[in-house]
Amino acid sequence: MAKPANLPIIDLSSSDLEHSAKSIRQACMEYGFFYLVNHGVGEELLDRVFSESRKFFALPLEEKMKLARKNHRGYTPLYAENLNPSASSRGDSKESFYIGPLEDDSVQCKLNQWPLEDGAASWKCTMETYYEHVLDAGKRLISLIAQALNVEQDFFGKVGATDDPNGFLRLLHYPGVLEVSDEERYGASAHSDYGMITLLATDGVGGLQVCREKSSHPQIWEDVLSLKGAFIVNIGDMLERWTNCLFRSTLHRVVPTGRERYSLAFFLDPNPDCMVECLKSCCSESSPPKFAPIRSGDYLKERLQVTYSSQE
Ligand SMILES: O=C(O)CCC(=O)C(=O)O
Ligand SMILES: [Fe+2]
Repeated sequence: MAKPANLPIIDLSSSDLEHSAKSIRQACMEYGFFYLVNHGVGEELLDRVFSESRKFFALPLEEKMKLARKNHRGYTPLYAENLNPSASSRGDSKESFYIGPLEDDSVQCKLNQWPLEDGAASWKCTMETYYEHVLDAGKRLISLIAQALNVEQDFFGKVGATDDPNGFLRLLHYPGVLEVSDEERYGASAHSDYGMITLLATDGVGGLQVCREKSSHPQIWEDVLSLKGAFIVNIGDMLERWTNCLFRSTLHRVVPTGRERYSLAFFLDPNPDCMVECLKSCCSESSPPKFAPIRSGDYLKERLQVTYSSQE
């Protein structure tokens, strides 16, 4: 067991916005990870999402493969994804299911894939309800993050990041017993997230670890304990880039604990057409912009291609 990470707790419902913004700034500079409480997503809804997620992953593989990942939506089987391709050619021991922006489900373009068996209507409805709730919490958090960066609260709306954002809900299942006996295999190998922020809910089973200093040798990993009712939030690479590395996109991984584990990751990423350009409030003469402006969609496409290059 690693030492537990002492992550800060941010209260999304606090009326003292100035205090919250200050705490977020500190949390994002020091850890890139924090707990988010009073976020408005009900426990009962979360329980239902976990229960529906379990039902889906319990289906036979051939049923799940009918919804195999297309357009970054649908099912990815065990060992198909490698988040750290430079370190190992082995895939991670997790299976997952991606749900993309719900507007895509309009008559013109139906990109999301949904199960078709009995109970599918309530499954879809539960996932859509959760998607909307977690997106709402994420958008409220983004306004606070803007305040923490000394820009207007609606900055990320104005630059086109959070109007029609690229939000992806990912249901994750880590089996307790590995089919392939291999000590080096991770549930999720070491990675940082690619986008803006991630809001993670877990079923309480441990395994998530963070490494605060990417370049330290040897790397020091700390356990992220679950905090009942709280989301675990982390900063992604695009926000690190936006803030000229003032905010950290922290390396994390999931180690096998011998126990089965379910989690729900919501990746809140900017609209693909949004330009990500180092914020003036994060640059100075002694700290000039480290990155050229980039279209969010182009950046993400490049990163995802590397992760999934062995299959497509
Ligand atoms: O399941 C978890 O706890 C973390 C998942 C994760 O880091 C990811 O999907 O990017
Ligand atoms: Fe991650």
